[in-house]
Amino acid sequence: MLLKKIYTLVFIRKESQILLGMKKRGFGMNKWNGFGGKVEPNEQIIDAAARELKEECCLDVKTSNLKNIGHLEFTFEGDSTMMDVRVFATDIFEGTPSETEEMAPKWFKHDQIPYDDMWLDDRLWFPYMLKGKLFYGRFHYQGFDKILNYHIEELESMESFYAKKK
Ligand SMILES: CNc1ncnc2c1ncn2[C@@H]1O[C@H](COP(=O)(O)OP(=O)(O)OP(=O)(O)O)[C@@H](O)[C@H]1O
Repeated sequence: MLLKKIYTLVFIRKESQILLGMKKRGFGMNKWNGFGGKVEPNEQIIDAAARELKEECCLDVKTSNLKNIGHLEFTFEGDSTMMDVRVFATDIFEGTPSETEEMAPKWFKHDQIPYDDMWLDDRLWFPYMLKGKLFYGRFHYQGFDKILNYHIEELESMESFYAKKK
């Protein structure tokens, strides 16, 4: 039986740029990624998304401006936990990205995404996000540097995806 743990992942967009953060500690250390983390007990997923964004790069977003654009599932060989990641994006935010103890933020142009210093799965699903498509992806890893198998698909709507999932 897989134990599911819910995570958030938030991308801030500005014109043709996207904000990524260099993770300074913990899971995914030394990789660029969006901002996010675990959803706390009794916390709404969307509230966790806004909280983690604020904690990790000091930006404020209204939850009503966060759009759910994708769903990712990660499993790791020999580990019975599935990471269930809700991906959000917005171009409406307040503040200036600032470095925190967890993340160092930086804007990237769409054709300069630093895939070599990111999770291997990112280069497979970022193109959907950058084109403004909704997506579902699942990835089974061996260790952290090898994907044994994966599946990605474009979605029509997140609502119908979650309705079918139930
Ligand atoms: C395996 N391939 C992956 N590809 C892309 N993104 C991935 C990922 N695996 C995890 N992620 C994201 O990485 C963050 C980890 O969060 P993580 O630091 O563990 O959470 P949180 O801040 O709550 O932790 P602590 O407070 O340090 O315990 C979180 O956004 C999650 O969605």
